[in-house]
Amino acid sequence: MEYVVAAVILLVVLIVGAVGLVVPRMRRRDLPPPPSVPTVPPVEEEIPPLIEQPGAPPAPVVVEEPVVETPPVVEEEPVVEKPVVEKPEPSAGRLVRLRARLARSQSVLGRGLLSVLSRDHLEEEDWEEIEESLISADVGIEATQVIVERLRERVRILGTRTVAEVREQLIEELVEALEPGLDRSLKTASHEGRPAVVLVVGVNGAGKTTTCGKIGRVLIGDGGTVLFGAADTFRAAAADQIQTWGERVGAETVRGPEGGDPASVAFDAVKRGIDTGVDTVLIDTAGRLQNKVGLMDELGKVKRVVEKHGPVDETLLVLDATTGQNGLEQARVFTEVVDVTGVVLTKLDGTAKGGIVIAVQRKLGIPVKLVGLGEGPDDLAPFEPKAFVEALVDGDA
Ligand SMILES: Nc1nc2c(ncn2[C@@H]2O[C@H](COP(=O)(O)OP(=O)(O)OP(=O)(O)O)[C@@H](O)[C@H]2O)c(=O)[nH]1
Repeated sequence: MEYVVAAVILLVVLIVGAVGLVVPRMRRRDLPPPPSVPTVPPVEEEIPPLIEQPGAPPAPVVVEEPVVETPPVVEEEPVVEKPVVEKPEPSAGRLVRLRARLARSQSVLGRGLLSVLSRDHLEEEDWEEIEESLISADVGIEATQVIVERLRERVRILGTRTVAEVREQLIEELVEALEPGLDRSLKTASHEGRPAVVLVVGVNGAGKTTTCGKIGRVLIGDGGTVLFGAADTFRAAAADQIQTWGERVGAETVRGPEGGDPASVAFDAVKRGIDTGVDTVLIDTAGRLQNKVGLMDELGKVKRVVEKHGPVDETLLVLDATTGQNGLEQARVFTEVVDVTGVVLTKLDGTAKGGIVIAVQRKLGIPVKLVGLGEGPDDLAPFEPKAFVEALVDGDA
């Protein structure tokens, strides 16, 4: 019996041992193959030949990776705002461009006169009507009589007239009354090492300071350089005003303390103009003067002091066209005090009395050199008699 038990145990041990050997082998056969480790083929570097051989296989295309450049860090500069300097338009042809501004005078002097003159028969009352039109347009009695007399003579001699002929005759007579031969050029060119000096005078409110600024723009627009002298020290705002005009066109302004000596400002302005080499020094003076003696004292002193640097080249009298014949009386005082070389007639856009140009020249014996036709910075035009009269007679045609 003991032998039987021993034999059974031995048999069991043998069976377990045999099973232990066979099962792992079978399991190994069921498993998926282990992942293969990729093998990197050796890289054969192809170096393209520098010079391609004819018939040789094409060199492999080498695609270059784009080089991404990182932008350099730029440090931002603080933005300093520079004032915008304007370049005014040249003055040539301005009167023609601004002709529509004469609309109020056009209806009286242009359309009014032409309609009477082109009637079939001109009777005495027609001529009276023509006279009235001219006088109400501020041409002045004397000039009106001359113009009417000459027109009557022409009509008498020529007899029949067409509207075109009448228009032509009217234009010729009005131009003649404006003395087209007068020298209207502005003396603003510099001399050897010294700028031209222009004094701007006139009663306050005539548009003196504004005109001074506008003249500066005319000169700069025509290619010159300018310096302003703010010698109207009575009104602080006048100096600010002229300085603003200057800043807009990049021109310097010399100014003094409020209520200071105008002559000293004028002197300093010319000196500064000599030092900086500008072409023209424009001096705005005060008009707020109570009587002729005061005016004479002040303007006389300004002129004397400025002339220590050299003679004044141009003295422009600014007149408000809307003040008509009254303005003319005030203007006369200035002509007695200083040697006025030219008239600037302002605000012609605001009056129906464009004929004042004729009266001013006749009464003062001084040429109108510039006319103001609006409040805009470039609404100042060199005066041309023919273009002016044509604008009046033909309107905005
Ligand atoms: N419509 C019109 N207005 C003008 C013209 N010229 C000047 N003015 C206006 O007239 C006003 C007076 O001008 P200013 O230049 O201040 O006069 P001013 O003579 O210098 O006066 P004071 O400095 O007080 O002596 C302003 O409002 C101008 O804009 C012009 O041709 N036409």
